Amino acid sequence: MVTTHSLGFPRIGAQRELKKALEAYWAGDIQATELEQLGHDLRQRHWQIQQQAGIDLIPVGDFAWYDQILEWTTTLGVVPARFGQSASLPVSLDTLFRMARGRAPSGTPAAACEMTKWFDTNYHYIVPEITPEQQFRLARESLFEQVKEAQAQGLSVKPVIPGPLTWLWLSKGDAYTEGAGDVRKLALLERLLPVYAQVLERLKALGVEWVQIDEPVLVLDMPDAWLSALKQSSQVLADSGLHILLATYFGSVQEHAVLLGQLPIHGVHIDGVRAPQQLAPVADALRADQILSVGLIDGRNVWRTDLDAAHERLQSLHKQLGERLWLAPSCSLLHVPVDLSFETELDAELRGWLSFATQKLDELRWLALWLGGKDDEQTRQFLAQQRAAVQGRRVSARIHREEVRQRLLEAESISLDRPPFTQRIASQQAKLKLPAYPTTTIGSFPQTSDIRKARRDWRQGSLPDAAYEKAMRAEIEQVVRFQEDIGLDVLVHGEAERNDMVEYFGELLAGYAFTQNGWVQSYGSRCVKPPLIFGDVLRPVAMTVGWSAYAQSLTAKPVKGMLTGPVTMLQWSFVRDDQPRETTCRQLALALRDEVNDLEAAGISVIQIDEPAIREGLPLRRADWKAYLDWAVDCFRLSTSGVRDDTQIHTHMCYSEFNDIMEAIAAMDADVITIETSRSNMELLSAFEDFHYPNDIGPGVYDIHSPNVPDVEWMVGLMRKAAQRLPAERLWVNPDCGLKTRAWPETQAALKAMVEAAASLRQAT
Ligand SMILES: CN1c2c(nc(N)[nH]c2=O)NC[C@@H]1CNc1ccc(C(=O)N[C@@H](CCC(=O)N[C@@H](CCC(=O)N[C@@H](CCC(=O)O)C(=O)O)C(=O)O)C(=O)O)cc1
Ligand SMILES: N[C@@H](CCS)C(=O)O
Ligand SMILES: [Zn+2]
Repeated sequence: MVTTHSLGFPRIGAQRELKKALEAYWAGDIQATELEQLGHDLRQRHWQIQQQAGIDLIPVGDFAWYDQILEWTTTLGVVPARFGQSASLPVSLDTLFRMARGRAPSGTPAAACEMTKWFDTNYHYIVPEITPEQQFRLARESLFEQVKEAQAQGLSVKPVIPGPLTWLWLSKGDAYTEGAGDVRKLALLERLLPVYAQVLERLKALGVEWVQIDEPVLVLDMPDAWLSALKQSSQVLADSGLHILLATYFGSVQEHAVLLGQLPIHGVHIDGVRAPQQLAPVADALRADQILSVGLIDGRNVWRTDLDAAHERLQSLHKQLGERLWLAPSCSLLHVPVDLSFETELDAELRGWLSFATQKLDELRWLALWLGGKDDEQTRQFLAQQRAAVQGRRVSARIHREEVRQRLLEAESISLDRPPFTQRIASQQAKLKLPAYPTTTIGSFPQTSDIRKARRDWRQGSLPDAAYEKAMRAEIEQVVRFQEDIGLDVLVHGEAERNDMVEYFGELLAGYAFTQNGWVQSYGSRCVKPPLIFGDVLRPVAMTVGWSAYAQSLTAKPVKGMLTGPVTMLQWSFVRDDQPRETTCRQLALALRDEVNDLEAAGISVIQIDEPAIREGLPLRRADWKAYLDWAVDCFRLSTSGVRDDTQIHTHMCYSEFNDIMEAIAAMDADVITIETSRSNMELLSAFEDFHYPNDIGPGVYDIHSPNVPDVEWMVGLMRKAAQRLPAERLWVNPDCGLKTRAWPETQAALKAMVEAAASLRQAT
């Protein structure tokens, strides 16, 4: 027999039940008890799905009201002083929500904690804030309550906890100026580890046997001091007497194989999809009393697993390890949709190529049974079906397009260079005549329920095309008039017609498919439905020209055309795994290049190509950065290099630390970059300053994730800070990101205040 387990299951619900309940609670429409009940029901349902799939050890602790790191941060009692948390009381759900969003139904609003990307995924976690004096205490009981809940359902539970090194690595504090790996953070371990010990003791008392300690930081470039700390923390964890499974994912831990075999832990999980080369060396290095859990079912993508290939890879390991070999998905299933059975509109062929969280657990079970020697009719039937689907995809005529291949070849001779920035900005300024500190927004305006309802009715066929178009045009007109009224300089059309900045384009491009219900949590209650790139990408029709040209026809001010860049399209889609990501990205870049050129021809003189995911796509190991950045930058330039000098190219980035990729950002050579900086108090600008970034920059002056309206003086102060770091004549004034998640009242107030801030800055110069 081969033991199976899962590292985590999506918590949002197949129909986004958690999202809906959270938003209803925040809006005051339901009480906390109703929300708690929904959470309870969802957990039960998800455990049941896993149990029915035959998974041996069911994860508990992967549920989170907002984010799993925030759950753990509050469990450790780490609450920044501004939230007024008493050192002796438990941390309440509303305090957790205030940390995440700045406000909750009860408690005083305060600045939300920073949010950033979870490794190289499109999931965002809430950054723990720590100080050198940080105290830790067990401040929430939810993990233990959930273990009891699961046990009451008769399940074999395996609690899942962020490891001490990962939690510390991801945390931030003013004192830790050296970034994530700042070794001074390790001094906190002495106070942190006793709380881990306390948690494990409580779990042991509940009869738990195995605990999964997530240490994905081990796949990063880990300094030695942190590896020594791993020895220290493993000892404390093992002293609990529980079986510790150290879980790693998203990369390789091969270089730590010997160390892993020396630690007093009882097992290691490794990602066999991202880093199959590590299987043998890690297996060889483990002791005879350690298990090896291998993830060969991809937790980051939606294609059906080639079980023949997986089985072949595992056979020798199984011979070597016997029952010490466990199987699991490669990482938590948080990053894939819940259940393919809701996809009733996908054509049968395409649907047959896919596997969502629920189906992945089935794959896991059959793989384990097959490996364990089961050879009955049912197993054979499942494997035959699986084989046919995988093979069918491989040979399908829908994947390759000769015209795309040809175009890629021709694209090799396209120049990626534009004339120098100084020359371009002069011609742009002559045309646009913008004031100092020009104001703009990042693109989207509030996606009201009226807009979403209109789109739903249109999709369901109850709203005709013409009526939908009319409704969207009315929305665009309102957005344009509002921006003119308050005196913004470069306007946008507001992106009302977009369900999402990636999915919208995916729906219009050939080679893409999209789901009805393939929701994946992005942060908190916010979800995305990543489209699927299954074949060569081609742009059959213009995607945005009609909307942008209409907006421009309403005003004499410049309206920015708004596109999602090739790297972000790639990063936020489920991508084909039968060709290099780079090739798919070049196909996307060519489609976008056509759109950029068409926008220019339609009279749009400012075009923004958003690349918020360029940093997220950075490989986790430094050694792999250059190759990625080279093609990522090339793709951006391929999209943009076809325009005239006086057409101004903007780009936008958010949720990222930029220090690491300044050279690449500069090489993208956008005329203007707007970036998220306000939550970090302009800290992120230091990278641009140190690099002497030459082109225009709009550092975001207010956080769009919070409904709190920013103060004029505060924004002026932020811009003054920016002007100390960068030449004032290069600066723009804009929010951190798009406004789609905001409501109109706060949007109006915030943008008016922002325009006022710009006016005050201009007066002072
Ligand atoms: C900028 N960000 C994005 C990321 N990834 C993306 N793929 N897209 C992004 O924009 N990653 C980084 C950040 C993360 N930020 C966000 C911000 C906001 C959202 C978000 O608001 N998501 C929406 C879903 C968006 C969507 O697809 N909307 C559809 C369907 C809407 C819907 O639920 N319709 C209802 C009817 C509604 C009604 O009647 O009121 C229905 O069909 O039942 C649409 O607009 O058509 C969310 O709600 O979570 C995500 C990431
Ligand atoms: N243009 C997009 C960028 C989000 S990162 C928006 O405004 O929503
Ligand atoms: Zn953004």
